[in-house]
Amino acid sequence: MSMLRNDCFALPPGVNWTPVEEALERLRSRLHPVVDVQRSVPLAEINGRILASDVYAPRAHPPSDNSAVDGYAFAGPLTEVPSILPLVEGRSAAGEPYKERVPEGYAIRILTGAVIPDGTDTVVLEEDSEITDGRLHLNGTLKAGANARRAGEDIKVQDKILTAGTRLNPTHISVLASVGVESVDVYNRLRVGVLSTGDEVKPVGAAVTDWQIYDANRPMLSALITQLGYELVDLGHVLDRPEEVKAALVRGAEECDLVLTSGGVSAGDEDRVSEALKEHGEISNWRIAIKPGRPLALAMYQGTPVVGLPGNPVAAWVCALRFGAPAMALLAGAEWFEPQGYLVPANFSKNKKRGRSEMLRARIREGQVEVFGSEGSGRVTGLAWSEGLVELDEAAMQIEPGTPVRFIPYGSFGL
Ligand SMILES: Nc1nc2c(c(=O)[nH]1)N[C@H]1C(S)=C(S)[C@@H](COP(=O)(O)OP(=O)(O)OC[C@H]3O[C@@H](n4cnc5c(N)ncnc54)[C@H](O)[C@@H]3O)O[C@H]1N2
Ligand code: MOO
Repeated sequence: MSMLRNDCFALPPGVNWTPVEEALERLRSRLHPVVDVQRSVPLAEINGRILASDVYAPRAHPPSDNSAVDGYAFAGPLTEVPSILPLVEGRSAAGEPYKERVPEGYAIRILTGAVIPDGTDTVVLEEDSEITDGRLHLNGTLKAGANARRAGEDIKVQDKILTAGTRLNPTHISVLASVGVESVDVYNRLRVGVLSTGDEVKPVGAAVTDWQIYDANRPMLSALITQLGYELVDLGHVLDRPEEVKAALVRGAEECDLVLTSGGVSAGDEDRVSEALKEHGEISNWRIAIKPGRPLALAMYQGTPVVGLPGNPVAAWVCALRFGAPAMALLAGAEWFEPQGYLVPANFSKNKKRGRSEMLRARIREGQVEVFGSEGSGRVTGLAWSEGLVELDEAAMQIEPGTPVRFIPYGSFGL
């Protein structure tokens, strides 16, 4: 495990308006894995974890030539039609191979998954053949090797089957199990702290008056962290008081690999998060050319990176996905990722100005992208309605129904 530099988020002098691509590139070049490796973790415990070492196959897959179908095996090719082959006694079944050699010109009963017996290499489907008087009648030609799966055709011994940095899912676990790998090295889970700030904010369940709002961000971000496979450290909610914000950040720096805060990062009088970060850490207030989510604070606080997300829930969500998710992946030992998007025709019109990227809450219906009716950054209903985001780049754009736009499903962010 190695430390991040204290000034790793500093902007070059004079820079105050950062394009999205540049902000992402800066995160990418300045972050690296900060978690330790856990050796030999059994398959039952690795789903969602990040692989720390490349894995090589100790065995081939499949381990021997075997049949892909139920039918009859013989030495191919079969060029003469019709043809008749006598059958040997016995059969080759999965788990019960035929041990002897099949004589030239003979066929043998074989079942799916069974080892192809010596003396044969080709299998005819049961449905394409007929048995009369104990002999196999064939009416079609077959290439040598038809319906047979070759030993090692999928994986050869010592092939690299998985690369360090892969976030393991059930499909990877199937590959490991297929070649008999019992355990692998994974990174410890990244510990991510989530902190809400704001005098108007109250945790769900608390008594509220008209001027107070429930804390929507902390439960949302907490769920995001666990769904991404990280360990959640709930840092609670604090008022806009310097000593409260400081105490929470100190705890965050002690217990977490990264802290996500929400609120208190714009330019207002009560923006205590920026203030606390400035006083006791190295902060860089990034004004990113993105809507929503313009104010984003990135700081190193007593050696721990802090991402100060904007308070508006939509902006907090968009920034947590667009900047937070790849940054967390990198810190956690995974590869940096650029969320994959798809060009899909729009079913809406929009006149977008030049100079800022926009991320709209979106979903696909009947092959077209629709966007939520309001772009308001406090409209949480639009978050729940959406299934992904449309990303419009900084260039100006006139979007009409049918214009291809880039739709990024939430799955592309690792959800
Ligand atoms: N003069 C400027 N004012 C603002 C700017 C700016 O650049 N200059 N940026 C605007 C943008 S864009 C956003 S986004 C917000 C971000 O401000 P903060 O991060 O300081 O957030 P707050 O002011 O604390 O809160 C904004 C908004 O979100 C609500 N909020 C906060 N926390 C939560 C929570 N946990 N759950 C639900 N809602 C929350 C809060 O009540 C406010 O309504 O600044 C703009 N202003
Ligand atoms: O980040 Mo603000 O939510 O762009 O409006």
